[in-house]
Amino acid sequence: MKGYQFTYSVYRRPFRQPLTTSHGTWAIREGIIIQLTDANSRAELGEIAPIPWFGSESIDRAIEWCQQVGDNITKDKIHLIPDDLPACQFGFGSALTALELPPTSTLAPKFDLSGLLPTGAAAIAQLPVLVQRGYSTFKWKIGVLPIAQEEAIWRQLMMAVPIDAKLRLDANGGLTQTAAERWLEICSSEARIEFIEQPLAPEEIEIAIELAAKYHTPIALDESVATFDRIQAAYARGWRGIYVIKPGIAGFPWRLAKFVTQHQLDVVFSAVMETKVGTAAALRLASDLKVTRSLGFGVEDWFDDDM
Ligand SMILES: O=C(O)CCC(=O)c1ccccc1C(=O)O
Ligand SMILES: [Mg+2]
Repeated sequence: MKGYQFTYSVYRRPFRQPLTTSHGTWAIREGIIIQLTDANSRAELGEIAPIPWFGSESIDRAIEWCQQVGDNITKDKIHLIPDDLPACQFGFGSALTALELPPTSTLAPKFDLSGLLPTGAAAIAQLPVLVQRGYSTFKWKIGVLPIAQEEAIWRQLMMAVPIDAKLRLDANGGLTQTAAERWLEICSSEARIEFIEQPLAPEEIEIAIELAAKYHTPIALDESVATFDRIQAAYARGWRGIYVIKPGIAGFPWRLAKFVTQHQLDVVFSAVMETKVGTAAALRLASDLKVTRSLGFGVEDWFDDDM
């Protein structure tokens, strides 16, 4: 069986402003757009957009994988992409899924998006801009500046968050347990805080479970559940709170969909800062899974271009 014709192209896309998290600063998104073409000349795209500091493969390993594929790939070979290449599993998997479905209708379903605010005090000026554009859920990074400074900015931000809107606080694993408890405490009187995301280090799931039981403010795990094996492990360890899922690095879309449905996980979908190609595949999955929480794909003004 000849399978599908395969081509790929590597892209480099600078952020308008680098994305700062407690992991550090990220200036350029590098990824791969792949194309699979079937025997009827139908072509579908897929995107490989790794985040190695989240537990996916590196861009170099993804490029190596694409190089060794050659000009053709079978469905079987796609299903055999190893678990240590989760962004490749998603890219090839979503292109394959698209080829197996009837050609997509052009009417795009309407999604409720969460707008990603710039890190630090710059969020204060950007929040009203996003409110103006119709956003009613926002995400702001914490665990980057000293806590007293962040708390002061947070209080200013809360003055600009509309009463019926929501704010997500994403620590990217950068808080000590003391700081995490401080944030959970100060947020507990604030109904507009949707959740605190990944307060502690990725492996500290048992502590996250304890904190979730102790505080009113919900906790979401992100780095702890970044790849499919970690989602399974967190579930097995007893995590029943919110799962932030970045489909772009969560492996084969069909396997993810099955697990989320089977265990009725409470999920938030989240961007890996991919282009329109990966975004479209992630949103298709969100729509199939009937995800109700705002999708963390409100990131369009993080780039100058319109990819
Ligand atoms: O989830 C969102 O709302 C936006 C995406 C986002 O925050 C993000 C983007 C790239 C890498 C890490 C993260 C993160 O959630 O930690
Ligand atoms: Mg996060």
